Amino acid sequence: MEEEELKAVMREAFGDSSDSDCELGNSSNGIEKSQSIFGESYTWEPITGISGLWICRDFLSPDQQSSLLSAIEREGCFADASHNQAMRFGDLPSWAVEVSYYVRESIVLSGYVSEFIDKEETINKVEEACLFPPNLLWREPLFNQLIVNIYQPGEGIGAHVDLMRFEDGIAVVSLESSCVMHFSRVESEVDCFEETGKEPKIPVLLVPGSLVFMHGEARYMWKHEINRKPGFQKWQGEEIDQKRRTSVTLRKLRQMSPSEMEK
Ligand SMILES: O=C(O)CCC(=O)C(=O)O
Ligand SMILES: [Fe+2]
Repeated sequence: MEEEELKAVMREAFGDSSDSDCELGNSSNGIEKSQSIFGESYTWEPITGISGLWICRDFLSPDQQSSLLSAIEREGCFADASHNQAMRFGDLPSWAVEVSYYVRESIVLSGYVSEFIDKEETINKVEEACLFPPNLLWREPLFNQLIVNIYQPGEGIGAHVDLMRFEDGIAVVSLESSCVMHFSRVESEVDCFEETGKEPKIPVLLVPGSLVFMHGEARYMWKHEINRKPGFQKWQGEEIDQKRRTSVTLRKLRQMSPSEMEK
């Protein structure tokens, strides 16, 4: 698809870039809207060995990261240091709506969406890497649940698969400190009888401003964890210098039937 056509698709989906009243997009907050919608380029990379796991390391510029942190601080949920997690369901704050726009925009502009691929050689290339399913990307709303986690140095999150009450397609924005997130396959019964032992965990470096997107196998068949205890945060042989880390996780709640809700 040509760039002009893409822009038209984006305009149809998001409206004109000047229509939005999202706080993060105000120039007083350091982000020019004209720059944010069509001026950016994003680099999405698939993580080798984990189908459906993608990272965009240049998702937010340093200025955008500061604006996002300020918007989170303005929410006031973390004034008390004992609060390190804030959740929101349903209508997301305007800054989170804007982040959702960026997520969609960055994926659409990457060209890694099956609808937008017309050349055979590109199809082969992205099929190997597992492309973004368009049904996830164009659902409305893209996300309606938000968690902000604040981790002090040494704090992390244990290995888990996100709850089934959330749909497929989960995005995590990293801010402040870099960290290594490890992925390990969900153990199946077959694994218990395997003699080869456990597969090594796959490390992924999350730099500030990066965005991780997981769907399919990465979301359902792999656990993710962040262990920030001494010795576990090594990247290329060097221990990462830990600071406070903030992450923003965006998900969509699954519609549940009345019988499921009773469980
Ligand atoms: O903090 C992160 O980067 C990940 C958070 C997470 O996995 C979750 O909230 O389910
Ligand atoms: Fe998670």
